[in-house]
Formats: sequence, structure tokens, C-alpha cells
Amino acid sequence: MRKKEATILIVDDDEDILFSARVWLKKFFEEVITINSPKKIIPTLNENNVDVILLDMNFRRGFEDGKEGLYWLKEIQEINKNIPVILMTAYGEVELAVEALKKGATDFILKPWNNEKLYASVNLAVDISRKNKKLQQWENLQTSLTEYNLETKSPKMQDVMKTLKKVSPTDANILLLGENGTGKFVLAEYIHKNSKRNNEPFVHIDLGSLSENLFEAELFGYAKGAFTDAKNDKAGKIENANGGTVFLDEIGNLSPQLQQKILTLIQTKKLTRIGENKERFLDIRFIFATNADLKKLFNEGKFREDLYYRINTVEIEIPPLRERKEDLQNLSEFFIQKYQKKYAKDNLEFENFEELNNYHFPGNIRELEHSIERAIILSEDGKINLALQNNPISASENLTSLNLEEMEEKMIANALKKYKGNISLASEALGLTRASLYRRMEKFGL
Ligand SMILES: Nc1ncnc2c1ncn2[C@@H]1O[C@H](COP(=O)(O)OP(=O)(O)OP(=O)(O)O)[C@@H](O)[C@H]1O
Repeated sequence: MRKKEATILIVDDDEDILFSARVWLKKFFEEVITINSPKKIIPTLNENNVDVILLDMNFRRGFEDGKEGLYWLKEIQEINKNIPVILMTAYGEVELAVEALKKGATDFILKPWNNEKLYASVNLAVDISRKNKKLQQWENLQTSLTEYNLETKSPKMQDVMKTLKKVSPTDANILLLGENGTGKFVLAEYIHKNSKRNNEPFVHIDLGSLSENLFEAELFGYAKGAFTDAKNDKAGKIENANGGTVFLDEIGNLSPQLQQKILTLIQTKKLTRIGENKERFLDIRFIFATNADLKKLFNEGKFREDLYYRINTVEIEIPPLRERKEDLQNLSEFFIQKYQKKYAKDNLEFENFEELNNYHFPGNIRELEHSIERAIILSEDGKINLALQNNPISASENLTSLNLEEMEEKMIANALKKYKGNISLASEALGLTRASLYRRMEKFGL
């Protein structure tokens, strides 16, 4: 019988119980993790993609009222209400079972258990867990898509949307090119939502924010004992996206060794966890994004040409906001609505909308959104004044003499000076993520 791809966590202070439950369940499920103290539940859940928990009701000797089990059931539900919990007790008090079920436990098992019954209960809980996860993903996606405004009056952006509509339902690899803050993530989610995988996971992996050491373990997963900190088997982010879409962001930042790994993964659709020999087949659609000029990088020998041609089956260039000024009004109104609601303010009006038209928005939509949010927080008398001068370029500076790269460097240097090296404030003012700012500082040697 093929094992089910599922991770079961067993929590009991009796090592014999842990051992026998593990041996039995390992026959049916890919991963079984055991811990001997409920205090380890939260860290274990944080590190693993657990599908079902088998939880003992009584941990301290002499305390057999099941209160500890109920306490931990509540703690688990606070972290993740979608993980089914099966409670175990040697004392078959019906009242306790009913209370646990009322509080959201999925099932109740009496010790010593009947192996067949244990399997049936865990197996059903795995199916429930999968359904819960899918529902959650779908709900998250619905909520997130209403957070965006994809209507566009810009001819360049209309072309982008037309292409996206055509390619989204296919399984083609897509490469999204565009400056920071132009909406690459938003569009990647749109592609997933409009594909046949929309009930499956959408996993965003920011390659720029992972250190080289962590990269392989995070993405590819590992077997217990593969390295010092590998206390349990763990699936990586890519495996967790099986059936769905992986959005690999900032692909231009990959080291040559990691480029090779990603190339193999895309070519073979097979993955091997660190410390394991077994290959796992994956059914995944890939979307890639970068703000770097990949052609230039491969001409300079910094990006593998074969990888470039693998990932760009469809290549889509997202215009910067300064090249789609037709959308300024729409997007601004959308953000005003959003933040009026959030900060409980009403009927706000722009005092200086015209200034937006003359501004070059180096941080693109992210910068527009942040500027509007900030202005709404500070608004008085129903007026919004976008303090664009708050952005780290002063109006008096002559930018026209600089090329884009020089301008970027100057803005970053100014922002760092203005915010006295505070990365959070500088990145917010620039409309960049902290990781993107760090990368640019490294690039310009700042
Ligand atoms: N069409 C849109 N409607 C509403 N908000 C948008 C839209 N596009 C982008 N945004 C907002 O702009 C911000 C930046 O978008 P996103 O993260 O998709 O850009 P990005 O190109 O992936 O940026 P980076 O390259 O820096 O990661 C987000 O906060 C997002 O909410």
C-alpha cells in the first residue's frame, strides 16, 4: 500500500505509547513525529507542516481529569484551527470525551487502542485536514484578491492583463519582469487564481530573503539527522506546494549553485530532500519574477542561459507606475477607500492630486499606497495632502541629469541619511521591502 503524504504528530509522556503508535502509523503515513511533552507542541507546529495531532489527555501522573489535554487543545486551536486533534486517554470518561468534542476535537481514542480503529480515525482526520487546508487557501485567496484593483486604463497594462488571461489557465512557466512595487506578486496570485490549480496551494518564495545556508533546507526539506539541527523529517516549501503554484520571486539573485538546483527541479519536476535518497515527483506550476535584467546577467555570465530559457516560456514586462499614469486616479481612489475604512475616516479629498502626475514614483504602486496611507493617518479637515516631499528626494534636486541607476543610488543614500540608517523607516519611505533595500545597499556599496 502506498503511504499517504501526511505528517502525524503524537504527543504523549509515555515513551512506550509513542513507540508503538509511531511504528503502526508509519506503515500508512509518510511522516510520524513523536514528542514526549506538550510544551514541545508549539515549536513542532512552527517547524513542520503537521496534518493531524494525536494528543494525550493526561500528562502529569496523578492528574487524570483531562484538563491538561483540554488546555493544549485550546492552545493548538489558537495557532491553527484547521489541524484536526484526536484526543487519547486511558480513562474512558464519556463526559470528558463529549467536552473535548464540543471544544473542537475531531475524535476521541481510548487507550489501549485497537490498531485498526486508530488507523481509521487518523486516516479520516487526514482527509478532514486536507479539506480544511484547501478551504483556508481558497478563502485567503478570495480575501487577498479583493484587496487589489486590477482594472486598468493604461494601454500597456491592458496588454499585460490580456496576456495574463490567456496564459493563466495553462501550465506554462511565466516570468514576470518589473521594478520593485509594480505588482509582480499581486499578478502572480492572479495567475494562480485563474488557473485550474486555484484550489491548491500558492506558495511565495522570496529567493532574495533566504540566506544561502538556509536556502536548500527551507526549499527542499530534509531528513531527520541530515544536519545538527534536523531533529525531525521536514518537507520543504516546494513540496508543500505540490498540486499548486510556486512563485519564485527575485530569481535574479540566485548563486550559480542554486541556479543549478532550481534548473534541475524545473526540468525533472523531481525533488530530493537533504539527507534522503528518495526522489519525490511533484506536480507544480512555476511563476518567476525579478527586477533584474536577466539577459544582461547572462551576458555577464552571472545567470545561466539554460535556466533563463527554461523560465521564460512566457515573459511579461509590467510597466512602472510612471508609465501608466492613466491608472493613478483609479489606484489612488482604491487606496483612499481602503485606508479610510481602516482608519475610520470619511469623505476625504485630495488637496494636491495634480502633484501625483508630476511625480516619478520610484517605489511604484507600493509607494503610492504607503504615501496615501500615511496621508490618511495624518489628514485633517477632510483633506489629504500627499507629502511627496517626504520621499527622500527633494524637489530641488535635478534628477534629469541622472540615469535610472544613479537616481536609485542617490535616493537610497538620501533616505539612509535622512532616517539616520534606520532600515525600516528608509525602506518604507522608499516603498521597498527591507530585503530589497539591503540588496540595493549591497549593490551600491552603501
Ligand atoms: N493592482 C493593485 N491593486 C492594489 N494594490 C496593488 C496592486 N498592485 C500592487 N499593489 C500593492 O503594491 C504593493 C507592491 O505590490 P507587489 O508586492 O505585488 O509588487 P512587487 O512587484 O512584487 O514588488 P517587489 O519586487 O518589491 O517584491 C503591495 O502592497 C500591493 O498591495
